[in-house]
Amino acid sequence: MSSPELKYCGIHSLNDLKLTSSANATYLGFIFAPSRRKVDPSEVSSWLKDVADHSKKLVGVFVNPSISENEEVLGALKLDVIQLHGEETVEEIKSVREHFHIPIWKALHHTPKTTLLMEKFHNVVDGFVIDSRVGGQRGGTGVTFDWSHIPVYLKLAKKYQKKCFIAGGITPENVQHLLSYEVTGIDLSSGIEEKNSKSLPKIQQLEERLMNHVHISR
Ligand SMILES: O=C(O)c1ccccc1NCC(=O)[C@H](O)[C@H](O)COP(=O)(O)O
Repeated sequence: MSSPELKYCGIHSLNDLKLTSSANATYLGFIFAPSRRKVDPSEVSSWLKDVADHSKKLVGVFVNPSISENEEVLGALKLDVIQLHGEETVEEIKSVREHFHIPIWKALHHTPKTTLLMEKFHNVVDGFVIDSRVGGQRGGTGVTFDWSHIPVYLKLAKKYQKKCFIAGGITPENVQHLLSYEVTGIDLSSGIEEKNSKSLPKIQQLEERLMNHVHISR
């Protein structure tokens, strides 16, 4: 089994960026939507100048953005991926694709309709993030969904040759259980935080568990 791709999301300070830049995630996510983790693109751009390692891929997380909102962020920051975490339509996603020509991931909340939505969006996106929704909170909830549905999501993503990240409430404590589903991507935010900031001990604990799992299963 190969190691899943890793995304650390909700980076919202220079210190968060320093900790996650020197860790093992491929992707770092920034929230440009209402959230306690919301960041300003020009501030992120200035933090990036302060970190030694610029090799991470940057993901911008948006909720129902207008093209001008996307433009404002992409004008200040070179993003590698746009993650759409709201109720964007197929037409809106197509329009974002046509404007920006970078990969688009659609976040879908785990509900009885998620697989139908994967069918609906697969032609216009490059990947899916399957996440939990708690009340009005669209992401960063720290709450897991029922993981017994993961195999169905992975199968569908594989059929359409799309990336598939599992998100929502993943922690160093439960990641080994998650790995038993042979997930292809892991996206987490709250699980590597302490007092609302990214935590080095939690990142280290998570990555040790990921490494041990890959080692054991060879
Ligand atoms: O993280 C947020 O605050 C957020 C707010 C609005 C939309 C999306 C948001 N996060 C998106 C992510 O990709 C998170 O990593 C994902 O929801 C998992 O979060 P967590 O349950 O805290 O690990």
